[in-house]
Amino acid sequence: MSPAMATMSANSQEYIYQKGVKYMYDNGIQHVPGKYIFPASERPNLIITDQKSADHHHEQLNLNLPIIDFAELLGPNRSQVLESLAHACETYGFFQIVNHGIESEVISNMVNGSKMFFEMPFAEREKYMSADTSSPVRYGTSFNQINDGVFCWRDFLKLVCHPLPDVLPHWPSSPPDFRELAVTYAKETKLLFLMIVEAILESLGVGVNNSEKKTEICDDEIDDESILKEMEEDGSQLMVVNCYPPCPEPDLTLGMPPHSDYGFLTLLLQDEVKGLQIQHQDQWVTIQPIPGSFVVNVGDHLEIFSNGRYKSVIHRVLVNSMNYRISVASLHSLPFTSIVRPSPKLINETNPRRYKDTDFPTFLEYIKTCDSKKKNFIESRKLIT
Ligand SMILES: O=C(O)CCC(=O)C(=O)O
Ligand SMILES: [Fe+2]
Repeated sequence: MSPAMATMSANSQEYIYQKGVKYMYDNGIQHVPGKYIFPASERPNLIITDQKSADHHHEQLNLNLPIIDFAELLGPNRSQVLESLAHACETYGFFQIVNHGIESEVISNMVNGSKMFFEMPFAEREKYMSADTSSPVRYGTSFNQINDGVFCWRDFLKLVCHPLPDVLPHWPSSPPDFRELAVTYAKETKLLFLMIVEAILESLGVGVNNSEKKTEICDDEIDDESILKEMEEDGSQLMVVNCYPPCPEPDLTLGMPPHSDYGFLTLLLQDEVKGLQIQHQDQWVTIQPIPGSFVVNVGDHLEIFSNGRYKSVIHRVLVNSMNYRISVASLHSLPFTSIVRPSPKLINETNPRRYKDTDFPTFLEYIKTCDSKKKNFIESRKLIT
């Protein structure tokens, strides 16, 4: 343990955790501070296989998520791939996408650039700390270090990506090439997102290629054909770089507590270190990383838009004592000013409207008043449970 850590008083402990988990790890912390200890019922179920080395292994139920081959989606087998896509969104709320066309260099640059950002001295990272949740750049620890009762073992860098010309000057200027590589990554994931949405709309039977299924819609109802255009021109995009350093007692805490993602879809890049778990058939299952792929998940907005057909599934992150883990989540949705509601084409006598309208201000109000990010937001929009 470093002398700095050894001489910490109870008060300075409080201060040190505000600097985040990377800082504590760099200073050789040996025990998880009380602030990070989750109530017993919420802790992960880890088996300690070797007490001496305290090598903790996740009690693993590994899940091979449905794999969507993007090249296939664009080829003659599109209709079969669309069926697999629909099945994945209905059953798991998640899938992995391979052959997506984003060059491996763009991906490795983003992962390495993110690692370098978190490797910078705390004083450099601290410049981006902000209590303002709408700031174009925000560095911090846990979710909301002002409100969170229990902290999670995660530091983050949030980058608002829209409108790019306005937000870009606020993004970190070091490491020197960070802005450039993050912009490239943001633009490429946005294009991929739009192509996935097009396929998702088609799989729901409401896309531009489903015009024969068109029904008459009222003026105030969402126009499914324009949703893609709205997302293309003015859609919201937020990138969250998550950093999970090794944790001395991973069985006491979580990298991220159970939550669903706000937004339409999240494209998640995880490195080769396991940690992401999703709730499937009432169990926590670990997603096996596939190098170079994206994990894509249905967010609350798509669950609402699909009138409950596609599921915004709860997920969480486990940490471990050995490996440093980095993930980059790119969260996309409708423009910030849009109202999200079920597609009128997915409402009928046998399948009535299941969700209330929602918008960003309602969500922001909701997160301000709750301690941690839980599934409850989507629950609060339900008309039928
Ligand atoms: O780090 C991960 O694997 C998941 C991150 C996540 O769920 C999020 O950023 O919303
Ligand atoms: Fe998430």
